[in-house]
Amino acid sequence: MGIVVKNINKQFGQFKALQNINFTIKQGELAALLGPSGCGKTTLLRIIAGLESVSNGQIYFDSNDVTMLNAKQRDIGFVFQNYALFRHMSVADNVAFGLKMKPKAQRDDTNTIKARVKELLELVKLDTLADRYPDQLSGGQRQRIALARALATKPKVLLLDEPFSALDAKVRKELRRWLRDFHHEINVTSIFVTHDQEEALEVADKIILMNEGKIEQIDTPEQVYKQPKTAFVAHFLGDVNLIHGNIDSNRLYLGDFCKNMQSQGNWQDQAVVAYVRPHEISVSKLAGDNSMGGKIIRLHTAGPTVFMEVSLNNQPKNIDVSISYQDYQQNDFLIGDQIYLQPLLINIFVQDQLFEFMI
Ligand SMILES: Nc1ncnc2c1ncn2[C@@H]1O[C@H](COP(=O)(O)OP(=O)(O)OP(=O)(O)O)[C@@H](O)[C@H]1O
Repeated sequence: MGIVVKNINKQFGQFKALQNINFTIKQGELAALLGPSGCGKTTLLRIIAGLESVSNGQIYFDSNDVTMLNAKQRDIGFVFQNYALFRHMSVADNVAFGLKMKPKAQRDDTNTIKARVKELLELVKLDTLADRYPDQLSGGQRQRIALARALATKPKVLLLDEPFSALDAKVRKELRRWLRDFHHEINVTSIFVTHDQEEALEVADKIILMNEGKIEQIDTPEQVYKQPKTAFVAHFLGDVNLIHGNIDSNRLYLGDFCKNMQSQGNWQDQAVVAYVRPHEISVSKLAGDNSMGGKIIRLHTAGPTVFMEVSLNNQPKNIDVSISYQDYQQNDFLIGDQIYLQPLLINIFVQDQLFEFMI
């Protein structure tokens, strides 16, 4: 089932929570609605679910306009952050709940329901826990059962609202990998809401990045990360340094670093801010022809990566640089060392248009 969201607007009184939202999700795709708190993700998910009305616009499931249908009529499975399982029911009874609540005429017989529950518990790899109660499960197990329960009635669309946010970091990581594989197996068109960029980048086929009720960018995880369309996206997706510089006669200057930009068109002389990710900077103790001088202010290792805080000459703020542990050992970097940096990939936004430079 494909989903089309067409010109959706939502107002709460005078407040515009969603403005002109348009996108398409293909059958079997796993899309992430990503954005900071309050940007409208949950409101949009609830509108797609039929739990919230629109001010104007339409929602289509395939070619059917479902805008006026309620949640029940839309045939959707939900998993919420706190979608508490029924505590007094066993795992198997929780999963069977939706099947048993169907009107009598549509309800399967007891044996068919039992078989479906078994199949679902095998699917989420928790078939050995069928007789346990929710209080006897870990948080991660509970969310997998919630997913099995959501899928019991074979919904055409699966909606997940911050499904892992109540779990600790390690379990979250495991579960999101699991969800990715699991989704490939079940192939149900799914949308999940998250404010965690790492989660969206790792799990989704498509990212819909929102800010203040509007869409900033819709692309694959790789594209939104490597080719952010706006300064907001560059900021929001992972750590990024802002390096102040200027353009002068078609040359970009970032301190001592200089890059001819004639091939990118004619530039007006102007002050610019370059966006450079910490791992897209090479570091040396030797001055290059075209490198920015600086000093190591702080150093710390985290497994295979070493993080440096560097005070760059003539820059108002320190920048972050990350290098491999091997690089760090070979160069024997120490706090206080004079170093020379060269950016490897620079993004500049001029009136919110991206210009990308690989060095
Ligand atoms: N029923 C309501 N009445 C008035 N304003 C609302 C209502 N529901 C949501 N809002 C406002 O709409 C905006 C979007 O809320 P929403 O819950 O969709 O954001 P979100 O991106 O999901 O945020 P979070 O990540 O914090 O859950 C917020 O400013 C919120 O205060």
